Amino acid sequence: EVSGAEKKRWTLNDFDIGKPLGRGKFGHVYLAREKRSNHIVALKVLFKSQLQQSQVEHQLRREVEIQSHLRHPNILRLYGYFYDQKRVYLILEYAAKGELYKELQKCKYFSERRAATYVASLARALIYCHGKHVIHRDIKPENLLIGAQGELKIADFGWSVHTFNRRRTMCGTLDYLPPEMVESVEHDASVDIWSLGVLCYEFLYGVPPFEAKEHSDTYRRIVQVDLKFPLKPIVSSAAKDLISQSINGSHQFSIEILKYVDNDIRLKSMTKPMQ
Ligand SMILES: COCCOc1ccc2cc1OCC(=O)N(C)CCCNCc1c[nH]c3ncnc(c13)N2
Repeated sequence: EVSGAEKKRWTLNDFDIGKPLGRGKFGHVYLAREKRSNHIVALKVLFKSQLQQSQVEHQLRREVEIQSHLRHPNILRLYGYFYDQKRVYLILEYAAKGELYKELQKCKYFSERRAATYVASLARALIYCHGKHVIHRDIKPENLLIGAQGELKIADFGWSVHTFNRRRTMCGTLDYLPPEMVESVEHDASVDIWSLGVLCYEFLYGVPPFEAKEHSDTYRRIVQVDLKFPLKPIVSSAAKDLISQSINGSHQFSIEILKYVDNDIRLKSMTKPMQ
């Protein structure tokens, strides 16, 4: 267990480096094993030159500060970090089943049960974060990973902030941002609630709700909250209500989700024995 080791100064020699797990904007992620404990971790390597070029060092420092203090089963653990001449290394929990968006691409869209399970996990993680005055602001499939038991893990808190020092910075893709973000006015934890509704829609339909060819069209659809439900695949009215409530800014959203999930699972269990 590497958790008690925050005080310890890690170096690259403490790890055996394994296969690459993928490439992000600022660096690669590798499978790695801490030699003394044999603990398997993910090691994210970021190049200082690229961080300086994009002036994101302060953002990374905030990310490390925030994520290292969060302890939740649906939030990827950040055990510690170290750096050398050229690179910064993040020591992270390993999510054995990889990136959720690859899973979504593979099966086009998720069943209601699977979508409900993921969205409920996200809601619990967000309730936990908001309880600590942390908003993520960048909840999208690329930032979601799947653990060995199929559980969802939020990674990449690059855009998270403590709500008392809100920033008017713009994030990555517009698809998941609510009106107040695309208009870059002050915002609060409800941005994550909006993104949760957008994600729930994408889990069930395989595309985000305001997708459009041009950025300007996506922008307009978000600001006008131009929410339409396709006829296919068939989605329950409970799920559509949940999505509309989240996107129309109901703060009851997380409680709605947990009710929806519980009665969805109860319904299913009444119709057929649990497999
Ligand atoms: C500033 O950075 C903050 C931390 O961001 C990340 C932490 C951990 C990550 C990915 C992170 O950011 C996104 C990113 O780099 N990619 C999209 C490329 C690699 C995809 N990972 C694939 C992967 C598979 N099993 C994993 N177990 C743990 N972490 C993983 C992965 N990736």
